[in-house]
Amino acid sequence: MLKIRNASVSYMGLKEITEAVKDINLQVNEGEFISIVGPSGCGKSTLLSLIAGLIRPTEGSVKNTFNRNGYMFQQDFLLPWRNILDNAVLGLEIAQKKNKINKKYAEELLDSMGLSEFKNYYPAELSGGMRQRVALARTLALKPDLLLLDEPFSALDYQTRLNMQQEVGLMLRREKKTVILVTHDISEAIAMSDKVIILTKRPGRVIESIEINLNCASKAPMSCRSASNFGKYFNQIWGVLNNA
Ligand SMILES: Nc1ncnc2c1ncn2[C@@H]1O[C@H](COP(=O)(O)OP(=O)(O)OP(=O)(O)O)[C@@H](O)[C@H]1O
Repeated sequence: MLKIRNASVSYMGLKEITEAVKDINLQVNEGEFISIVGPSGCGKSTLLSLIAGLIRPTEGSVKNTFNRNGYMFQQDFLLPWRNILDNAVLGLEIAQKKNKINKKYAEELLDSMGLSEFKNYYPAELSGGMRQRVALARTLALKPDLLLLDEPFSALDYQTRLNMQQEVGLMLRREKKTVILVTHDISEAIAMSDKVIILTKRPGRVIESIEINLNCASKAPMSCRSASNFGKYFNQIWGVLNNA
């Protein structure tokens, strides 16, 4: 479980102090899919770094009892000189966990993402969406308990982005992962999450936390976009964001 209590982060510059986030209270339970939305520069990435333990709060506390955290970013950071399989096992290598079983699991992840035929290809030979899937396989190969996704689809074209939301959303639900997704895209947040957290402009504070219960039998992000109450959530979040 993750529990953040009254946490604030300030960056000490040479000339000034930048208050990035302020008085954040947040709890994330196992298996939950949370999205964080907010205006540009409001401290979303700072909040993820705080959760991952990469930075400490200036005030307040962060208790993260998830064993392993996995990160995925807007850029895929694949190494161009390594083929796809070697990229997918890179995290395992760095963590000194590359063995036969774990390597096989990484291969299975690539298979499940439709990349079976591309294991010997190099990143430059793949499309943006395929590269992001490799980056996700590299992250999931480490079997993280908590996944921190920092705008992972924002560099993709719109159609690829929708496809990735669907594929990644379904996979993470299947694997029952706990996920915190940072995004600028309100529709993406609604289609993928159990809860949407809205931050104010900098210093980011939690202005609203909205439980999403779409009238949608499946948890598939694409079909959930046509749920009868999707528009209601969109307008609600849009309204809060515009006053944030
Ligand atoms: N290492 C740092 N040192 C100083 N200031 C920083 C540092 N990292 C972030 N900031 C500042 O903190 C504020 C919040 O930045 P952050 O990247 O967390 O916001 P964000 O919401 O993720 O931004 P965006 O929506 O543009 O991706 C910004 O004003 C930024 O300039």
